[in-house]
Amino acid sequence: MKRVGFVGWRGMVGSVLMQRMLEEGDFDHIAEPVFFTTSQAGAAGPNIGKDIPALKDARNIDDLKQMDAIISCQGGDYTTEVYGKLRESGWQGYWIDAASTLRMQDDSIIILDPVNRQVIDQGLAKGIKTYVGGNCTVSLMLMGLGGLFRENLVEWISSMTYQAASGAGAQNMRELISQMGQIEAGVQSELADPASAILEIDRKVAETMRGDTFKTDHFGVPLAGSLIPWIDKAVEAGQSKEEWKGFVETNKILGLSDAPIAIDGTCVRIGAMRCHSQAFTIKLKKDVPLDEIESIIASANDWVKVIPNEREITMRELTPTKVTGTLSIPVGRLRKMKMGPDFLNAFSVGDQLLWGAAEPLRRMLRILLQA
Ligand SMILES: NC(=O)C1=CN([C@@H]2O[C@H](COP(=O)(O)OP(=O)(O)OC[C@H]3O[C@@H](n4cnc5c(N)ncnc54)[C@H](OP(=O)(O)O)[C@@H]3O)[C@@H](O)[C@H]2O)C=CC1
Ligand SMILES: N[C@@H](CC(=O)OP(=O)(O)O)C(=O)O
Repeated sequence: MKRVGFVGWRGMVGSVLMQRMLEEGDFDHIAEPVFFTTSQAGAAGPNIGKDIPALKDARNIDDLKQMDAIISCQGGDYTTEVYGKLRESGWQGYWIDAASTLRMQDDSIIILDPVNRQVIDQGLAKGIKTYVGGNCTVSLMLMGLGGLFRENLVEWISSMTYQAASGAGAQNMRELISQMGQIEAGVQSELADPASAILEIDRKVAETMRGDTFKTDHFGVPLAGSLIPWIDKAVEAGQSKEEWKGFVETNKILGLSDAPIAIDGTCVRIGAMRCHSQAFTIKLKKDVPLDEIESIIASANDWVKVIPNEREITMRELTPTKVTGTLSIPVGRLRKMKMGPDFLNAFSVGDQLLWGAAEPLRRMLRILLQA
């Protein structure tokens, strides 16, 4: 592997990827990194500590064809526009993608190597050339609960999500902060007066949020001070597409599509910045003691961390505030439920731009570079 092309490197996911690649010294292993753009061809590329050519046109198939591998964080529209043409041109290189477009194709592998390295290795051995990062919620669930799947303990899972604004894009993150600011600005004088009536503050906040000038261009409705219990478009049987991905992608990642594990729940957007949280009801195949369950979960990978089911540590450690910008995957609230000893409650948090998007791509590239 000599030439690696980067598309979408200056977007939100791409920037996180670049940051992680620099931290891990990945560019030391790439002889010729080449940066592409859909809008700034000819401009200077990013500073990666070595000389690189000027930005190339990300729609130029002849230039893309020169790459041994291409890693794209540009988005699904770009993949739809370019991938087919590139393959039809006879290109045999590796395509690594953050977008969902190619995930469910038969000739692609969904990558999450701490969980499915075996599936990835089998794919490489079979000559598969397309490797796609999973949906953020799915990848974060599997990073947290991978041990239970590894031990074949899961009969089914209901997952209720609390998904951050970043999953909807950079503009949505900005809008969330603007909404928070508008809410505070509307009651500044009342907040400064300790004697003001809380119900009057509450009334004014609701008035601001329902008002015509409340900024909702990107979410369509208020998120700050509220939530949105629907993510992505509708699919069949009343599910949202985000909920549908939980079932199909998890089973594809685990190589279980022929005998799938049922996974379903409600996906909800909340006012966190870039960490998705999830509350799980897990039906185990058998009654396993809680201390064994904790060891199984904690042993699955280097990033998952069991948080004792106690109030103080849970409030400190099991939150988006604690986890944001890190690779840590805390799993807590572990307890048997009233429904019976084979019903497990769990809660997890993870950064959806790291393990949820950029990190599996970075690690796949590293696997290829080391092959
Ligand atoms: N956001 C998320 O949580 C997740 C996203 N993904 C996938 O990754 C794709 C990209 O998402 P995301 O990174 O959020 O997209 P962004 O909108 O942040 O970036 C996408 C592209 O927009 C162009 N762009 C235009 N203006 C700017 C600007 N001011 N700053 C930076 N880039 C700019 C860049 O392309 P150019 O240089 O060519 O102009 C950039 O590569 C998604 O479509 C999705 O498929 C996957 C998992 C999670
Ligand atoms: N849909 C996710 C983010 C995302 O980009 O997912 P996907 O990679 O499956 O399209 C969210 O809104 O939180």
